[in-house]
Amino acid sequence: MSTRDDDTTDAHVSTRQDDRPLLEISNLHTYFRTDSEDVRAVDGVSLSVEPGETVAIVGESGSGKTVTSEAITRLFKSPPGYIPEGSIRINGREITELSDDELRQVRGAEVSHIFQNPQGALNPVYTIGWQIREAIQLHADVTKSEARERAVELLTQVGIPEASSRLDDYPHEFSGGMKQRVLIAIALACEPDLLIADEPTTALDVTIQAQILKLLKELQEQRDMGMLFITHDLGVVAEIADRVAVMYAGKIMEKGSVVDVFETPAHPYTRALLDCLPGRGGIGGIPGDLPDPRSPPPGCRFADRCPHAIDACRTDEQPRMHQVGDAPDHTTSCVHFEPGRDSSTVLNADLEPAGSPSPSDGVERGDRR
Ligand SMILES: Nc1ncnc2c1ncn2[C@@H]1O[C@H](COP(=O)(O)OP(=O)(O)OP(=O)(O)O)[C@@H](O)[C@H]1O
Ligand code: NI
Repeated sequence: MSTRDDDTTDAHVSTRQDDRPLLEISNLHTYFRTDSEDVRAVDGVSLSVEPGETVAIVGESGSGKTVTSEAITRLFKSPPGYIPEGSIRINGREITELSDDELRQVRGAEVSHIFQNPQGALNPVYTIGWQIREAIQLHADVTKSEARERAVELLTQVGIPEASSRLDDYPHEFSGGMKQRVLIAIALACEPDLLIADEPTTALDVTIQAQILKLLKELQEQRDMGMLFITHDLGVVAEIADRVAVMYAGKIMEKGSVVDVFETPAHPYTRALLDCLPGRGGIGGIPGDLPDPRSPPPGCRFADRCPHAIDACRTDEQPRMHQVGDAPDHTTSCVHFEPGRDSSTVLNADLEPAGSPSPSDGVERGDRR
C-alpha cells in the first residue's frame, strides 16, 4: 500500500490510490455454517465500483445480494458466517484480512451502509440530533456545538425542512420517509467514499421512494461518492444505476452498463426478470424456485428454470463470463455465449414486446454517465 504525503493517520485520505477502483471484489465467497452442509450464500462474486459511480446488484429474494454487501464490511454474524475465499479491496487496500477494530474504522470512514427498514435503525430513546452528533463525533474531532452545526447542515442537505428545530425530536416524530432521510444524513456524516444501500426505499410508499432515489442520486453526484445499490427491482436499477450485476443463487449471471443490459439482456435469467416488469406481460414472477444453497446443482444454477437449457448447462461449473456483443464490459455466464455457440438462440427468443424497458424509463433518457 502506498501512502501519500498527507496525514497518514487518516485512513480515509491516505489509502486513496487513484488508479484503483474504489471497491474491487474478486471471487468473493461467503458461507454460513449449519448442522449439515454450509449455506453458500455468495459463491464466487466479482464486481467493482468506481468513485462517483452507482452499481446495482439485482436479483430475486435469496440470491445473495445482502450477504454480498454485508461481506464488504463483514457485517454478517460470524460465526456462522465466514469468507472461505476471495478478496475485497477498498481504495486498493485488502480488507478481508483486517482486524475487527480496523474494520470498524473502515465502516465509519470509508464505507457507510443504509438499510431497508428505517424503523429499526434509529434508537427510539435518543433524539435525532443526538444520534447524528454521535456519528459526526465518532469520526471527527469537533466540539459539541460544531457537531450540532454540522448536523443541521446534513439534515438540510437530505431535505429535512427547518432542520435546526427538528434536532430535539425523537424518531417517532418522523415519518418513514423522513426517518430514511435522517439515516442517510447519519451515513453521510463520515463522508464515506462508498455508500452501500440495501433496498433503501423498499419499505416506503411509491412517491417517497422516488424522492429518496432522487436525493441519493443528487448527494452522490455532489460528493463523487461510489454507491453500491441493492434491489430486487429492475425499475429502480434503470432509475439510479450506471452499471448492474444480476445475481442468482450466489453467482453473478450478467454484468454490464445499465443501457447494455436493458437493451441486450443476455442471460436467460436477466431476460426472465425483465419479463416480470409491469407492462411486459409477465405475471407473478419466474416459475420455479432457487436451488438449495447448501447443495446447488452442477453447471449453471439457473438451468432448472431456464427455457434454453441444454446438456452443456448441467456439467461442471457455472459457465465462465463471456462477452456479449461488442461491449467489452457486458458479460454473461451462459454457455450459449461461449465462442463457437450461437447466442441468437437466446437473444432472438421472445421477450414480451414492450414500449419501454421499465416503468420509470430512466434508461431511455440517455442520462447515464
Ligand atoms: N445468518 C445466516 N445463516 C444461514 N443462511 C443465511 C444467513 N443469512 C443469509 N443466509 C442465506 O443466504 C442466502 C442469501 O441471502 P441474502 O439475504 O443475501 O439474499 P438477498 O438476495 O438479499 O434476498 P432479499 O431480496 O430477500 O433481501 C439465502 O439463502 C439466505 O437464506
Ligand atoms: Ni437482501
